[in-house]
Amino acid sequence: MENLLSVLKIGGSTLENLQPAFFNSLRNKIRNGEKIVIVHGGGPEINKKLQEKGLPVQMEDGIRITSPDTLSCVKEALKDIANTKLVKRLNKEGIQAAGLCGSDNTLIQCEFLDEEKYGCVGKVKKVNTELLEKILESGKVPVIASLGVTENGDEVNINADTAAGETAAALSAVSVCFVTDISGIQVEGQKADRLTVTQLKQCINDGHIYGGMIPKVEAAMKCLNLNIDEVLITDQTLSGTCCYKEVLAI
Ligand SMILES: Nc1ncnc2c1ncn2[C@@H]1O[C@H](COP(=O)(O)OP(=O)(O)O)[C@@H](O)[C@H]1O
Ligand SMILES: CC(=O)N[C@@H](CCC(=O)OP(=O)(O)O)C(=O)O
Repeated sequence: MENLLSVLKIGGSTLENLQPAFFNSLRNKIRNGEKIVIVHGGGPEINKKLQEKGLPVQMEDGIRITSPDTLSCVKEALKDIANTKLVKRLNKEGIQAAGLCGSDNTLIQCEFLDEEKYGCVGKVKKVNTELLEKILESGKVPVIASLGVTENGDEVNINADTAAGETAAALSAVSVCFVTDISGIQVEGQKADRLTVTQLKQCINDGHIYGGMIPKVEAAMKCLNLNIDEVLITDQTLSGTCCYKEVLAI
């Protein structure tokens, strides 16, 4: 049977503002036999928690520098708040969802990305696809908070775009879609409908793509290199920028 499995990443920028039409699209996809795994972020919620506790917000190319105190805020914001709210909303919208945290049940196994530079931030080594497949088989949508765990049992923070890309790669998804607060990738003030990997690299190099868009595009390029056909960076209309691998003329 054809593997109609998609990974959908929902950014923290968008979680608080999810529209009925978006859930309608999701319901239609599921009705048409598509299996969906959701990975979500929660950057603004984390920043709010840090502010409440008087801790600094430190980002480097879209990756949070994560001290142990910061990690406690990340856990509260992603696991206890964002994941719980999203699962409730999906269920209310008639989509059966199962809330998961990447650091539980060794769902997302990591090593430290660069402990000296980023602190408690994970680089994904393996995703426990068996657990996700069991949940999918039961007809539910797994909804994953982007944390991970190291071999020694240390919890780590993972950028949610990276976690989504790695999850899509591990599940051999046919498509991955990054849902964010902007209509697509902007180049010189205009939304690009389609961009090749070469153009994406160029846009990062010349500064057209910066901040939180960098991990999305890097995850997108990794997925394309692993032959995931469809990578979309979009707002809730799901009609944003399609990223693709140029086909070499023979
Ligand atoms: N070229 C670009 N096109 C569109 N957005 C960009 C670009 N470069 C940087 N960005 C920024 O990336 C943001 C989306 O990333 P982020 O705030 O991390 O969202 P999310 O929480 O959805 O992951 C946009 O709102 C925009 O400010
Ligand atoms: C290591 C790292 O950067 N982790 C991210 C996890 C949340 C996230 O990615 O949220 P968005 O999708 O809203 O950006 C962070 O701490 O912000």
